[in-house]
Amino acid sequence: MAVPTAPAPAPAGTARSTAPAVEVVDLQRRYGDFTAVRGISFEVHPGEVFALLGVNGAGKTSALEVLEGLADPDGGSVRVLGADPVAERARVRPHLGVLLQSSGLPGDLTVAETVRTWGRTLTAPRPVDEALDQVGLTGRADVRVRSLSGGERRRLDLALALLGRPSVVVLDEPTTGLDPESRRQVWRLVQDMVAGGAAVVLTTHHLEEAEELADRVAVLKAGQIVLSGTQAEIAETQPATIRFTLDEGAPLPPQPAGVQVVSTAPRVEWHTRALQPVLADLLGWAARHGVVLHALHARAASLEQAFLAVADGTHDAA
Ligand SMILES: Nc1ncnc2c1ncn2[C@@H]1O[C@H](COP(=O)(O)OP(=O)(O)OP(=O)(O)O)[C@@H](O)[C@H]1O
Repeated sequence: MAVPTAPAPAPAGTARSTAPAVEVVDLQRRYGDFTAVRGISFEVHPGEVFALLGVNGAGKTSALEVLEGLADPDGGSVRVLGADPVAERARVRPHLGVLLQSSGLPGDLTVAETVRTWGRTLTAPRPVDEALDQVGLTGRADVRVRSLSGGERRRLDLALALLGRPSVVVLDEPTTGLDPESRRQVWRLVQDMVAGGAAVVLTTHHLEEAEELADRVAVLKAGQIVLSGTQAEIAETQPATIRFTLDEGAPLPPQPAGVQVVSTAPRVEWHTRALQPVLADLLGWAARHGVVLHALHARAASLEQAFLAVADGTHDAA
């Protein structure tokens, strides 16, 4: 099971051997009497993507706002590059790239003017051409922001977030509203940033996005981290699936111990926490009895399965 509230020890020779770029300890966030974030802790290291997942209202944005320096914590602490993002904003801000869930850019400016204006607030901005090329907006440089499509506007938001070549990047649902090609373009951008040593904190409702990008994942529920770890660790919290279809009249394989039978012949589905030995026994049995297992499918649990189990409250019992 992977439900750590403290980070796992650093494997030698990986990004973990460096100081954390983001350090969140027992963070709490309250709105009046309501506690939206209830004591969460995590670290993100340079060269790493950390995905904070959770259903609507789980507390992701409330937590990120503290990292972004937009709100003080009501308990616990947050350090970005070793500094307090609110009290030491001037120190943190030049190195921080932030993509908010929604932005309010003036509609009258063109895309290029918007980037140029934003760049004036930064010490070492990328050239406008490079920034637009990075997000595929070169051909839209002279278009007014109000005329952009939703996806184009999102890509402009991203260009602004990355304009100062930040070493810590906070992305709140970066690809919402993007088409599949633009989404992949953003993924490549994130991967390039991380290869260059940036630390990325990401929220997303697209689990395939987290699967593609995240080195480590935490799943928030009602303001608490209920599951965290690498994708492999998270997948291991759920049983693997074996599926196959039998010919009519074929013998049914013996049911191995610990297997949960989800459906029986002709289309058999088993869930198991011992995928390899159960599969090996099944294949051995089929060979000995000359039985063909049609459409044989065997796979470890996905991040989505684990996420859904958390969402419906069954992950502890699984
Ligand atoms: N300004 C606020 N005042 C009162 N309650 C708030 C405020 N902002 C957020 N909340 C509440 O705090 C909880 C967490 O909200 P938050 O926006 O952090 O969740 P989220 O995980 O980011 O959700 P989503 O996936 O929908 O963006 C929700 O119940 C929300 O209604």
